[in-house]
Amino acid sequence: MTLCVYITLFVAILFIMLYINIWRGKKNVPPNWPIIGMLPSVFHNKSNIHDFVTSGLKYYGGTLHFKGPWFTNIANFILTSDPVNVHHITSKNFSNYGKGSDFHEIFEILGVSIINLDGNAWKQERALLHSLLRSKSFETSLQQNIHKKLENCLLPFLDHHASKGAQVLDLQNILERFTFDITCTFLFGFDPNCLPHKFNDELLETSFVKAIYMLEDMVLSRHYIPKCFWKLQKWLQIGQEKKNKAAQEILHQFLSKCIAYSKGVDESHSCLLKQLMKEKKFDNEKYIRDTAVSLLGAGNGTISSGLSWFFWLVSTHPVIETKIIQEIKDYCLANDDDLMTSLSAEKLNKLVYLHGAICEALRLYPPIPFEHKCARKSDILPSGDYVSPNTKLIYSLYAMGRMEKIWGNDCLEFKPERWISSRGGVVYVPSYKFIVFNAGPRSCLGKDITFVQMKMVAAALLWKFHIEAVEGHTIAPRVSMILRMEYGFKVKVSKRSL
Ligand code: HEM
Repeated sequence: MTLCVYITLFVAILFIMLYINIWRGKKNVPPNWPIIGMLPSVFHNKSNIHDFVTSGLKYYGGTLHFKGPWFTNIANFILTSDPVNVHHITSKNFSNYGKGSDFHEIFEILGVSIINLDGNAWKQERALLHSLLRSKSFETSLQQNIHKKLENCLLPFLDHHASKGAQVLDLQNILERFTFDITCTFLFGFDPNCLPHKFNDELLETSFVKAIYMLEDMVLSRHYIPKCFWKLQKWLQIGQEKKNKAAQEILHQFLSKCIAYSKGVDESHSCLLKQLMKEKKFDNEKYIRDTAVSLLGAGNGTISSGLSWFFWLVSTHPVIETKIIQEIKDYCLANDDDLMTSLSAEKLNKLVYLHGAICEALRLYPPIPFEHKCARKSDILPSGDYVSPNTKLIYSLYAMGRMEKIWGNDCLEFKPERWISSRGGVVYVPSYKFIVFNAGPRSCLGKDITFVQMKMVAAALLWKFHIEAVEGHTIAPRVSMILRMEYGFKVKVSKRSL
């Protein structure tokens, strides 16, 4: 009799849980199952994970306690999009939130480079990279390289295709090649010519670029696959982890060649890695290679992703496109007709509307869609949530760009005007709200050079060409560490008549 009661009770509880979970599932709230926690809904919504997380965070008022499979490293973590929490984690209680040991394992490809460091080692590395990346000479030589690559490769390449009529191009792929060449040039003093000077209609496949995508996918999947599982795969060299090893080898082979080249670069063309070796007064192969991976990751995929979303948004908002062109005409072409000679830093600073449009693209499609931290000691977040020692915290940059509480009811609209003050200047938004470049002491060191690069490419391309998104082509974010477009960005390019 008692056994019968227990069984009935157990079945009743199961049904109630099933009912609650189905009801929560309908509301886009992750159901929490016994033993496996919320993991099934992550797999079920994998293809639109960022939107799924955004609706879950909205439902819970900005902070959500994620329950993963019991007894794994992802059994419990906190997800947040609340800017007050983010301000606390990134700045006010910065010393309590490091990267943590899981981060180092997940991002093992970054080795001993800045993104993987904590404490004093990070502080020293940051000071050194800060002095190099923010120096005037670096900025000037970067601008010269972008200028050269635009004039010699990107513009002629698009011109060639535009003159052939309605050819379909993958603009995302072209921009990735462009930013990859630029980043290699400033890192190694070497242009791998992924977007070549002399081109046929077909662009050559580049195995090292493919390897980078694979490694980015790996980093994301290690966030939601329990560590014991992917470690076993790695040890047995099977499945995804086997492919990752092959990708890592391809990337390292490419980098070894680049590093060898950069060592031979003469003083007058000094590149960032050579300067770094000089400052460090050592030639540690692993440190140099890991730093190269970090800076290549930081400076390449992020900018091409930002530019791809920017061009897609502009191509689908013709009024905004017209306003950008008008602004270029008003502020960059006062005395001569050649835009390229006018793209100086001072002139670019005057393009406030373009700046707003770029900020909007980055807000809606942040190239790095989430950040991962780990608490050292217990703490209470401003939202009132308790954080126990070693708890992982993830703040979603993607969700933060789409919160009504931060951006207002029109938060999903692409609206450059949002960034322009009544006096015509750029509106200041604190970095813990406009979180794209992270906030606090660990904010991005490449923010300024990103805006310079994005503005130069955006102005040069929009001035010369009309970019039309191919009708019917699906645009969707790729589930990876960098928010690229899953199916590329298919466009038709025609010469603009002004
Ligand atoms: C659209 C372009 C970019 C975006 C959205 C972006 C975003 C970010 C974010 C979110 C972080 C924090 C990462 C973390 O702590 O885990 C970061 C850090 C960093 N970024 Fe960027 N970044 C961009 C471009 C660049 C460029 C062009 C460079 C220079 C080559 C660069 C260099 C760095 C470095 C060195 C750090 C590490 C800072 C530290 O840990 O103290 N970034 N970036």
